[in-house]
Amino acid sequence: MPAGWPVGAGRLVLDEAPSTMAEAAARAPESAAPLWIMARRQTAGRGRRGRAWADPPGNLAATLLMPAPPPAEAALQSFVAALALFDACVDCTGRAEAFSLKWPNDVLLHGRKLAGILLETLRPAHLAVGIGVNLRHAPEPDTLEPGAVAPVSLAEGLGMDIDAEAFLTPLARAYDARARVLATYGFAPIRTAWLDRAARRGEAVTARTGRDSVTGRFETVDEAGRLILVTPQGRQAIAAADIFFAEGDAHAAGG
Ligand SMILES: O=C(O)CCCC[C@@H]1SC[C@@H]2NC(=O)N[C@@H]21
Repeated sequence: MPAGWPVGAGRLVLDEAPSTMAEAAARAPESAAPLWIMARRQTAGRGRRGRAWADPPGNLAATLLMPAPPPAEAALQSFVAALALFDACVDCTGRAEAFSLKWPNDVLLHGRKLAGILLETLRPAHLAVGIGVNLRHAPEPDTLEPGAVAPVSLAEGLGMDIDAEAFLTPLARAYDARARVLATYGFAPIRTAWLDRAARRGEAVTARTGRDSVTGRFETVDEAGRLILVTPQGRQAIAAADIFFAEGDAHAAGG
């Protein structure tokens, strides 16, 4: 059973930071309890796999710094974060049907990328869960990797203007609730909830890991959080990769 989850994380809101991930790393030695660090503006935001993350004013940039769970549970926080983000989006917009999840932890709005999550282990004993949400602005498509899911902002996709600090409140609440489920019942209910919100289940997707790529039918996510693809060579379990959809597709939320 995973370790317990403390009630209520602290909150720190900065006007500007290079990156809330760097801010979390600097504050980790003196942080014994979970702490949300939000920056109204990041000047050097970073995404997964060393990519830059553009963060113009009005978007959410926040990192949850927490004492590190055991290694096997750290990766599962990625699903907790994705579900919490989904919950916060629904809480703020009332539009559950508009959102879906893309493995491992992107949130899609009408099939386009609204939000991303970056997990970093901070040695010796912390985990940083960074969350970026395109509330007001989406990056220009030509700044993205070829084949990446097209970006969208909440303002563009739903015509809603949600303040970043106002978004952080339901996000922190939802994270607490989902983390408590993981701590109490393990990964099974988190996995089920994640799969219920998954985009493109049953469809062909391509998983790229560095220079390798595997295309197969997205069957499920296993009990360790790995993506299961059915390929002509058989089932393959993928622990870490970027996922690409068939070109030109932008599906709404799917089951
Ligand atoms: O590549 C991704 O999809 C993950 C993006 C994560 C961006 C967030 S914004 C808050 C935190 N600070 C960073 O520098 N990155 C994460």
